[in-house]
Amino acid sequence: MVGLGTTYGPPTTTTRTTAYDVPEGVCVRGLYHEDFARILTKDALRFVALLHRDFRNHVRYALECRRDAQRLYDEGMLPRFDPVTRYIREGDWMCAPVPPAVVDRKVEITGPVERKMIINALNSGAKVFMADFEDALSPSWENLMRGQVNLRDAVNGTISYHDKARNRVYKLNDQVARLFVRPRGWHLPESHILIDGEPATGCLVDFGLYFFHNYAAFRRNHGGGFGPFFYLPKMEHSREAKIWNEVFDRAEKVAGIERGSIRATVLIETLPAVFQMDEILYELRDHSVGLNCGRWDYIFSYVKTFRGHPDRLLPDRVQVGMTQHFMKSYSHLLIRTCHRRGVHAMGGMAAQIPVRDDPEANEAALELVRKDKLREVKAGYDGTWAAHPGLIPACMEVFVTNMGIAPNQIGSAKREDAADITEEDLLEKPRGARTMDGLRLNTRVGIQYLAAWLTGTGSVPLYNLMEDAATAEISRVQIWQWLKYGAELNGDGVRVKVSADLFGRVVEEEMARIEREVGKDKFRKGMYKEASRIFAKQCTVPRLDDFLTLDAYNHIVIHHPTVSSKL
Ligand SMILES: CC(=O)SCCNC(=O)CCNC(=O)[C@H](O)C(C)(C)COP(=O)(O)OP(=O)(O)OC[C@H]1O[C@@H](n2cnc3c(N)ncnc32)[C@H](O)[C@@H]1OP(=O)(O)O
Ligand SMILES: O=CC(=O)O
Ligand SMILES: [Mg+2]
Repeated sequence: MVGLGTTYGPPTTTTRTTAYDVPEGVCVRGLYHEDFARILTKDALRFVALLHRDFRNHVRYALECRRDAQRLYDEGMLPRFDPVTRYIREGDWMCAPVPPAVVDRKVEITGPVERKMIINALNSGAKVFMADFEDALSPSWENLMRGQVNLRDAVNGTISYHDKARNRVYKLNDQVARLFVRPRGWHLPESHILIDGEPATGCLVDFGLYFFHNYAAFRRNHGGGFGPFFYLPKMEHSREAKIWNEVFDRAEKVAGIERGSIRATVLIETLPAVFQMDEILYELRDHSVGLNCGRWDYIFSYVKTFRGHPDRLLPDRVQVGMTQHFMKSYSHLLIRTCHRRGVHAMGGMAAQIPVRDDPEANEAALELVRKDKLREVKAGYDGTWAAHPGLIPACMEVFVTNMGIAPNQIGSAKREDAADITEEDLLEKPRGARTMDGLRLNTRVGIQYLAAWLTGTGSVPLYNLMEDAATAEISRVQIWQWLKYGAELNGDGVRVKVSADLFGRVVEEEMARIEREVGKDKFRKGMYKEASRIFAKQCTVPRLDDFLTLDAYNHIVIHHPTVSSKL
């Protein structure tokens, strides 16, 4: 058996270019720390470089295809099912059987790869914990590397945390949730690691380092011989799933483990991907454990895909829920697609979180979460997401009450009725009103989220809701869309067109409100002014930026001086 700790491929000559011991052609420009050096070993970096070199052209091509497709949508074309792959949609194939370790996924908690949160999440009573390098994490070098250290310790069962302020030590319980890891999307570079002079592909760094250090212990201690397990975000087409499948094949081969050991759940969270669900499962059929309904990015993607369609303006963000026809259709078709192929259909995240010090508001939030989960379990989902440990008992109760002792509904909720869902259903225009309050809330939330992200926090509580990169994206693109097309705000009795002048005034007033709310001291020390500049620019550019985090990433890259490598 070839172990990952051994050298593979052609022999290389070492060039010591940084304090990290790197293989040929690799340069690490992130801060040196001895803990990080135990992750960024020469063999681990060689594995990441192998993946990057093998797949960089595939990734480039896939991203170019995204741009080509967007050009067509900008010209008026609508996303649709691909006639060429009809044979896949109509074929009788199945995904590989679900590994026993993850047949029951009734409630999954998610959270950034922060040390204390990892322990809390694993101990939370949820069936699964999705450790997030994506929507919930600001991808600073330190967050990413500490995240890798934390996950290695979690998989080894040695993770602990001492909260000095409370003098409390956190350790793992005997029973813990199954660990899934969500790497970044294909579009994000990792600028602190250069491979042959170019930034490494962010998700291959996340995947590669985690897989390299953990595959053996994970399979032994957690996966019952399978694993590691992943969540894959923000894909737009099955060709992107094909790349992941090949990455998994490559990793399994290098590690000398059976094909199909690695398993992944794909988030269907872009509008183009809803027309590719069968195709995505088909590409990953030997590595799949289902699809997840990533509702927040999906709403963001609806706006982005239709950025050239003034007839498809969104109402206020709070009105775009799962009961809108296009959301309901997507959600039901996802269940049918997964169950037809023998895998889990996973529900999404309700935005409510527990409200401290206000029992009435807390009960109201819990009730909204229960309602959302009830809708999901009755629709046929096999499990759902929770953003906070305090929500798990309520979510679990709804799923257990409605599913009984069955671990999932794969065989019992076929949803054949959803076979009739059409392209028109999936694209139906959202209904609702646009209001000045909606514009103000988007502005306030977008700026505060970005201020947190720039200072290293990727998920925050704002106005008693969870905000992360996906929800903040909705705020950004909605303002952009309303400004671009001079949308009329008329839902609160005031008829006013959104213009640059109006938005400028709103930004000023909402900044003053943020300062009042957070206090002068926090406001001065935080990055609210930078965030407001970046956010306002992104909302007013003539051509919509693809991702909020792509532009903002440049503000958190910190290169450390090194002797440049001989490439
Ligand atoms: C659209 C999507 O992609 S959704 C998936 C990505 N988003 C996420 O994963 C969000 C995850 N959730 C969170 O980050 C947090 O719950 C927030 C930011 C929403 C709220 O955070 P806070 O207000 O700080 O939480 P709060 O103060 O109530 O936390 C109480 C305790 O619960 C813990 N906790 C809160 N959320 C989580 C979580 N998701 N996982 C593990 N522990 C958690 C805290 O660590 C804290 O522990 P302690 O009492 O031992 O100190
Ligand atoms: O990642 C989940 C989403 O809703 O976006
Ligand atoms: Mg998402």
